Amino acid sequence: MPLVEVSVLIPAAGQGERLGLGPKAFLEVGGRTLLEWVLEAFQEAAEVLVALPPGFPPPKGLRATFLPGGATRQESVARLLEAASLPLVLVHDVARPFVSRALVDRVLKAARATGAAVPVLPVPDTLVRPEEGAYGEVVPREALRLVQTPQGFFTALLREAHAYAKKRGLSATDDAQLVRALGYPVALVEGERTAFKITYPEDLPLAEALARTWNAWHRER
Ligand SMILES: Nc1ccn([C@@H]2O[C@H](COP(=O)(O)OP(=O)(O)OP(=O)(O)O)[C@@H](O)[C@H]2O)c(=O)n1
Ligand SMILES: C[C@](O)(CO)[C@H](O)COP(=O)(O)O
Repeated sequence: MPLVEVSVLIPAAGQGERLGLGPKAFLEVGGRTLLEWVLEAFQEAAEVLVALPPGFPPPKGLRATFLPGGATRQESVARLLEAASLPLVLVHDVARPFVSRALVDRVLKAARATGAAVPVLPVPDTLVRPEEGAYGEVVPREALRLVQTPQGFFTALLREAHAYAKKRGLSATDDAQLVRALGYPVALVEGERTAFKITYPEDLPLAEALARTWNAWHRER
């Protein structure tokens, strides 16, 4: 599906504290920064806007518009949204470098049809609520999903959701929460395990291994 009329918003202003290697936008995996991986995935988009950690100069030679991010992901996305000029937005974490075209197409198709769509995955492990540090109540995992990016929205709807959240002092870890808080339904599409978020040091060897085979594997699908 062509990425026409779509502004791709990349919140990339995080400090990467859990990883401990500086801002993840500039972290190299498979010889390329995470920002380069993500920009390649969205290279056909008409407009790409990236929020960088304040004080970091825009990297040279990359096709995107760079803006200073905010103190939280939500603030960084709000700044990008202000600058978006097209009727649909895809919001994608720079920390998720392996985003396939099939995943982007699924999200975009559902977002075009409904106004708001996000990719989710079933939970593969048993889930438990610890009780004083010991094994506690098991939470039924069948009813739960892991939420990924890219998340797709009508631009006007996501702007309204961010304005609503700001007015009420709501904070959220993703954009779909804000749209739902506004009272608008968010469609779910199938996510991809490979679109995992690089968060902890032990995610790096997995990312390096995937980087080695990504292009070939991706083409075969
Ligand atoms: N002020 C912030 C914080 C986060 N992000 C972005 O939001 C995404 C998801 O955040 P996360 O994986 O938590 O990245 P960090 O905030 O960098 O990680 P940490 O929480 O460990 O510091 C990342 O692409 C990150 O760059 C952002 O644009 N602005
Ligand atoms: C947006 C997100 O990746 C969806 O799973 C996630 O909420 C980001 O959370 P983080 O704590 O900012 O990494």
